[in-house]
Amino acid sequence: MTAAERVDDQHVDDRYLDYAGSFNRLEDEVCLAAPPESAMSELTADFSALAARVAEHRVDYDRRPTRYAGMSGLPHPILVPYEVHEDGPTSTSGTVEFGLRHMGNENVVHGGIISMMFDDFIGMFVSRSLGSGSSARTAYLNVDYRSMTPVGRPLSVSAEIASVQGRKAFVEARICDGETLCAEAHALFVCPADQMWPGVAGLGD
Ligand SMILES: CCCCCCCCCCCCCCCC(=O)SCCNC(=O)CCNC(=O)[C@H](O)C(C)(C)COP(=O)(O)OP(=O)(O)OC[C@H]1O[C@@H](n2cnc3c(N)ncnc32)[C@H](O)[C@@H]1OP(=O)(O)O
Repeated sequence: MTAAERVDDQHVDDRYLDYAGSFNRLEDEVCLAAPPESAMSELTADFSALAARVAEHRVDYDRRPTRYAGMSGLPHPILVPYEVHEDGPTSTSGTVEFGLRHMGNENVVHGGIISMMFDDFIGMFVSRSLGSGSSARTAYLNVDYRSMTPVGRPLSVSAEIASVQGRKAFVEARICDGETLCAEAHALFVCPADQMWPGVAGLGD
């Protein structure tokens, strides 16, 4: 199941994905380019004009496609797109491809971006798995960086719920490049006190 198939929302359609994807392309190119002074002035004016045009379409929080797209791994200005291939009650797996805009050192992903990817991927998985509509909050997210994570090629990403104790869900996740472990995360997500996980059989305490 792709992320696009999971989104059943009027605010995210193919045209929106093209729009956000083309913005990602612009971000990649900005990260790679060193325009000469003359071109830079022109591009600055173009970017300002573009921002003003987009600003004409501002909407309230609930109607913003970025809210739904980002939370589902789809193209988003900041978050990292991914696809979920297997999605069960206690585990999930898929692929993620970091773009050139996510680069820290040459051709490898910035560590903070990896943490952000884990937060988004795990948070959505926990919310899907343990409570429809409940928003899982990250209490802690510990990331161990085991080897450099490459940009520009598909990597595997997976997570599983290790245990659920009341409002607490302990989750483990990893990103691998083939057989190579790039990074792993140990996280605690907490369900807000005024909600309760609907729960998963066999996982609760
Ligand atoms: C199609 C689209 C649909 C969308 C549909 C919506 C879905 C929605 C998707 C969400 C996708 C989000 C993806 C990113 C997720 C974020 O990024 S969330 C943003 C980042 N996180 C935050 O801002 C959280 C800020 N912190 C807090 O709000 C509060 O501290 C917390 C974490 C909710 C906990 O506060 P609390 O509810 O008052 O709970 P509290 O009593 O303090 O602690 C509860 C238990 O957790 C333990 N605990 C709490 N914090 C810690 C800690 N840091 N370390 C260890 N233990 C801790 C406590 O010791 C306690 O344990 P017990 O005594 O019960 O054994």
